[in-house]
Amino acid sequence: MVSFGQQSWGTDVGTLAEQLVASGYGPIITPVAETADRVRLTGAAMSPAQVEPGDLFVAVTGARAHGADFIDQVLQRGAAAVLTDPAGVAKVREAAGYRLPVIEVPGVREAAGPAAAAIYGTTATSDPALFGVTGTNGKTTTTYFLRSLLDTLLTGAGRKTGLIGTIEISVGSIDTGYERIASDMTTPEAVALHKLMHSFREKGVAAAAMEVSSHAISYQRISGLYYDVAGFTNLTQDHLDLHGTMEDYFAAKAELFRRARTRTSVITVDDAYGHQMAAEATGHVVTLATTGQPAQAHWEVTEVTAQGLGSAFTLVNRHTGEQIRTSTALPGSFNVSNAALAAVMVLEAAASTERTQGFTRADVVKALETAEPFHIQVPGRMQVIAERPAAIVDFAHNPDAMIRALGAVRRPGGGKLILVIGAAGERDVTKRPTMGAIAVRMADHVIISDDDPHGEDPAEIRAALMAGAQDAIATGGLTTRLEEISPRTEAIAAAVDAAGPEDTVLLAGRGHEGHQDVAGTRVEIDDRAELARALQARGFTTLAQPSAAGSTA
Ligand SMILES: CC(=O)N[C@H]1[C@@H](OP(=O)(O)OP(=O)(O)OC[C@H]2O[C@@H](n3ccc(=O)[nH]c3=O)[C@H](O)[C@@H]2O)O[C@H](CO)[C@@H](O)[C@@H]1O[C@H](C)C(=O)N[C@@H](C)C(=O)N[C@H](CCC(=O)O)C(=O)O
Ligand SMILES: Nc1ncnc2c1ncn2[C@@H]1O[C@H](COP(=O)(O)OP(=O)(O)OP(=O)(O)O)[C@@H](O)[C@H]1O
Repeated sequence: MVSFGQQSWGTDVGTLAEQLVASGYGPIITPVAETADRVRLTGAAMSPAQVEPGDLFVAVTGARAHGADFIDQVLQRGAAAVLTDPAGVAKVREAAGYRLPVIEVPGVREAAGPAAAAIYGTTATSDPALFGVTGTNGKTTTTYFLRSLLDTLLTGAGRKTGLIGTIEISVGSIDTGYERIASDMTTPEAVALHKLMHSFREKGVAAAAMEVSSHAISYQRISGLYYDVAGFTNLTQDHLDLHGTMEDYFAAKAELFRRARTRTSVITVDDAYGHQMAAEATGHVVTLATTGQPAQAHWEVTEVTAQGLGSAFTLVNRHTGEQIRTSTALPGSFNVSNAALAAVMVLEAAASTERTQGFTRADVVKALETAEPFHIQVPGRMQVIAERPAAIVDFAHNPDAMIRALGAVRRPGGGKLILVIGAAGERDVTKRPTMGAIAVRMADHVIISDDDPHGEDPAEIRAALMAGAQDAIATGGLTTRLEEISPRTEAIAAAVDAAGPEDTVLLAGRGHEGHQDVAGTRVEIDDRAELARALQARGFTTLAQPSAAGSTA
């Protein structure tokens, strides 16, 4: 991470170019008149459609286009200067001559974050304090838990919290409520993130929880940001379409846990990748074990007991002997892991001597023990729609999450477990047969249907899941009932038709999403609403749902 020191909002082209040279992002060329150096930059944008007057337009090249292809639009919108690579410089000069200053760098994505940080005034100590979470599963849930705990601690002080992730970007407090915008990425582009940090500062946000996807790390979206605390949940198969191998996927995640990027790393060491991550992380590293097995970790979860649909548990600090009893209302042992990670991240932040967080460690312990910060709904994550039958919507869309989610909803001595599952198109294809096999091994009745097919033929995606399922039935001698039903609304109706009051219906994979992308066409469907409708149509009682964000896709 490069820190340019504390500074106010905005800079000029010359100062920015010098800062980029000093930080090793050169060579930098601004081949226009000397006055170009004094051109004022008051913002930045990577998306041409989001350029505002006075902005630095950051033109990256990608699989679909080069940002500089859109220079006419960018000029019309009032861009003051461009940061781009040699190919971009040629395009800008061809279309716009020397009408605006151009800063040339070899790697635009690398320089984009630090450039935006300089313009918007993001430094290692500027507000908000940042809590980043990465891992294959649990990012969204853990960031909601973090936000809830931070809110409990900060609201009395009149400060706000921020949240950035798959479901929403939001700002607010328990007292004032939340201002929300739908999110179209788990982790936005670097330039958008620095703009967001600036807007958070202006709104009085003291701390923010954000999801950090492996795509974001690979595409340099977090460059120029500095995390007070970063947390690691787990690493299991997903996203091999981008990363190729698990080793590359691991290496991408590991970039977050470097001294230059993160002050304190809290690593869940429940699996081998967690141990490897803790061994490779630099800076202050804190480990957390949540399986209940002795693990030589700094913090360990013990005494997990059922509490309603969720769990109570004790966090033990193996060095000091300190014990903190807290709980989560969300079902599944994995939500104990998510809650424990959020708790330890905030406990460690409060212990930091480098930034005063506005709360003490004693405040955090009190909040954990008395304020129930993890008794919140997370949209589409183990969201209970009805109790008889148990009807649950979850976002599990990879092998490990499916195993965890199916394990969590299986009630000992309960009725049958009916599952609706699909897989997204144009994403990791290798996980499809595995997901089909897990489905028939763990549920009693499996309905294979559609997720977001994107540009792929949905029938082919279903066929890959069916092949894995049929193979597992044949080789395992299983008696699982297997059906293929499309569209998804019919699959949901069939699942509810097959359910009695003692049974469980789990809709997996789509969680909070509000529409399917079918070859570019938007098909409105929200699993939670669809499931409630199907249950009510058959005379079952559904639970009142909290009004929350989370109908996006
Ligand atoms: C694989 C990936 O992450 N690709 C991202 C990357 O694409 P890219 O480098 O190929 O760039 P590009 O799309 O050719 O665009 C280049 C430039 O032209 C501009 N452009 C491009 C096309 C156009 O029609 N109009 C336009 O203005 C773009 O704004 C950009 O400035 O940069 C683009 C511009 O920001 C992103 O839109 C694009 O995200 C794609 C759409 C995407 O779907 N990303 C997903 C996979 C992703 O990042 N997901 C993770 C979460 C994953 C998970 O955990 O499930 C996330 O953090 O959201
Ligand atoms: N700690 C965990 N370990 C394993 N599975 C989990 C964990 N937490 C949640 N899950 C499962 O993974 C699903 C996705 O959870 P969540 O949205 O919190 O994770 P995420 O990392 O944000 O996922 P994505 O990157 O796909 O948006 C949940 O619906 C649940 O089935």
